[in-house]
Order: sequence, then C-alpha cells, then structure tokens
Amino acid sequence: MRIAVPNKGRLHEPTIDLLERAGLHLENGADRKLYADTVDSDVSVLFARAADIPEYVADGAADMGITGYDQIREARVESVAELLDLEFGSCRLVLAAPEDGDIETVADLEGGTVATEFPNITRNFFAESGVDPDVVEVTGATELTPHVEMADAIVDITSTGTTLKMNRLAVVEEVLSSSVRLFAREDVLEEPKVEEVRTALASVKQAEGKRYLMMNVPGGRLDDVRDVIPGMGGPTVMDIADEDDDGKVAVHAVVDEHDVFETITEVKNAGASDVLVTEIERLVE
Ligand SMILES: Nc1ncnc2c1ncn2[C@@H]1O[C@H](COP(=O)(O)OP(=O)(O)OP(=O)(O)O)[C@@H](O)[C@H]1O
Ligand SMILES: O=P(O)(O)OC[C@H]1O[C@H](OP(=O)(O)OP(=O)(O)O)[C@H](O)[C@@H]1O
Ligand SMILES: [Mg+2]
Repeated sequence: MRIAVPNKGRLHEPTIDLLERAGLHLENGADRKLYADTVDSDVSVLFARAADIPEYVADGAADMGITGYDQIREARVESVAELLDLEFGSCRLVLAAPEDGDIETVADLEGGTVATEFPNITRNFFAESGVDPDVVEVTGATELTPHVEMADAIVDITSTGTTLKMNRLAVVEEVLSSSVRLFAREDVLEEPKVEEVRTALASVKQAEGKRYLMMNVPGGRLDDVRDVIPGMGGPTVMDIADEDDDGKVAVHAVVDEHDVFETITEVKNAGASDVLVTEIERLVE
C-alpha cells in the first residue's frame, strides 16, 4: 500500500505529523529522499508535489493520497474516492477583482480575462455560471495580474485574506472551499489496509480536542460526580483495591477540552479527589 503525500510546502509538516500520530512512523526516510517505508511493512510513503498527488493515485503509482481538495478537483482525476477530511490546510478558492475597479459580479466578467493557477476549476465555475471569460493560466503570484492589465480578475487561494488585501483585491464570489483530504483509487477501496489507514487517521482526528479525566470518588458521592461529567457516554467506574476500603471508586471519562476547566471544579465540589487530565493520542469509536 503506497500513500503519496506532499514533499514540501505548507502541507508537508502537518501531514508527516499526522501520520506519526496515527502510528505510521516513517523509516529510512531522508530529507531529499522521495520515498520512505513505515513501521508497517505493508505501507510505504511517496513524497510528491501537492498538485501531482491526485495523478499519482489515479495512475496507480500510489494507492492512497493526502493533498488539498482543490488539487483533487483541479486534477480532474477519475476513479478516486475521498475517504476522510483531515481538516487542516483549510482555504478558499475565490474570484477576486481590484477593489476600486468595476468588476462586482461574476457576470461582469463576460468577455473579460481571468488569471488563475486553477484553470480547470475556473472554467467549470464560469461554465456553471453561464459566463464566458478568457482564462489565463499562471503558476503563482496571481494577485499581480489585474494590476498589469494581464487580467480583469483572478481565481486564487485565500486563507487569511492578507495577500488579497495587500494587493487591493476584493472577493467577488467564493468558488470552492478546500481542506486536506485522504483519498484512494476506487479499485483498492476493498483492501483491508485502506480501511486500517483511514481508521488510524480518523482516530487521531477524533481524539483532537478531547481530554481523558481520571479521579477517585467516595462510593457515596458517585451519583453527584456522575451528574457533573459532560460529554460522550457515561464515565467508566472501577473499584479500587484500597486497603482502608472506604468504598472509593475510580472514575474515568472523556471530555471536550473546552469543558475540562469547569468539569474539574465541579467534580472536586462533588467530592472527587486525585483528578488527573491527559491528552488522548487516538480515539477509535
Ligand atoms: N494560503 C494558502 N496558500 C496556498 N495553498 C494553501 C493555503 N492554505 C492552504 N493551502 C493548501 O495548500 C496547497 C498548496 O500546497 P503547495 O505545497 O502546493 O503550495 P505551498 O504550500 O504554497 O508551497 P509553495 O510555496 O511551493 O507554493 C493548496 O492547494 C491548498 O490545498
Ligand atoms: O490568504 P493568504 O493567507 O494571504 O494566503 C493566500 C496566498 O497564499 C498562497 O501563496 P503562497 O504563499 O503559497 O505563495 P505562492 O503563490 O508562491 O504559492 C496563495 O497563492 C495566495 O497568494
Ligand atoms: Mg503556494
């Protein structure tokens, strides 16, 4: 099972970090090497440009891929299926035009020119809007084109909006919202290893934002403590091998990280002691 992942750029580090947290530790990789084994002898990793990864998977050079949804759409590959939204690398593809210009709607681009790194997505967007501009492909620094009469507007990526603002461009319409996705070729979907990889990555995402609480509770206060623990399912209650046998039990629960501060106060007030909080590496539901 080969997984193609971004070899550089903003997606590289978070993707490697996610694989490591999912237990797919890379082995005998090296900085300039473009492939690595993992601790699972059946899984190896190929490093490729984010834009090329959909093609690597569609052509069979890799079985699974991790890259931006915008890249998957732009590559227009057939026979791949999305398995998981990895919820990082979020951005939007937007139609933008000079803020002091006269382009205010999509229709204003009829017969105009649009510059973009994403010609396929752009042509599809305008075709669906019934508007027919010239689409000029550039490979970066797209925001310059309206200021040098190369284009009337652009379709480009924005996440913080800084580059658009610094180049005095205003959003006319959102074309697509994107985040990094795990996907696979359709003819490998039934392979158990594909589901194993998907489950491992999903369990890391599921654990994000969750904390594991452990505490000791006198037997007579269990209901009071149980009543103030929020979140998934009920707490786990275990007897304690306790020499002074005062009926104490151990209570464990998974709570959302935003609830931890308040929950600790409330369980202490309800009689809990020795409260421990830990992060969760993976949560397989
Ligand atoms: N602000 C952003 N700009 C560009 N890409 C972004 C941004 N936010 C998220 N992304 C995602 O990252 C992908 C681009 O990754 P890629 O490695 O190709 O470019 P990069 O990280 O900007 O590196 P490079 O400097 O080589 O362009 C986009 O297709 C999109 O999915
Ligand atoms: O909304 P923002 O946070 O400003 O991000 C959007 C900018 O980021 C990307 O450029 P990048 O920095 O990747 O340079 P590049 O165009 O050379 O890829 C993208 O091409 C936009 O220009
Ligand atoms: Mg870039």
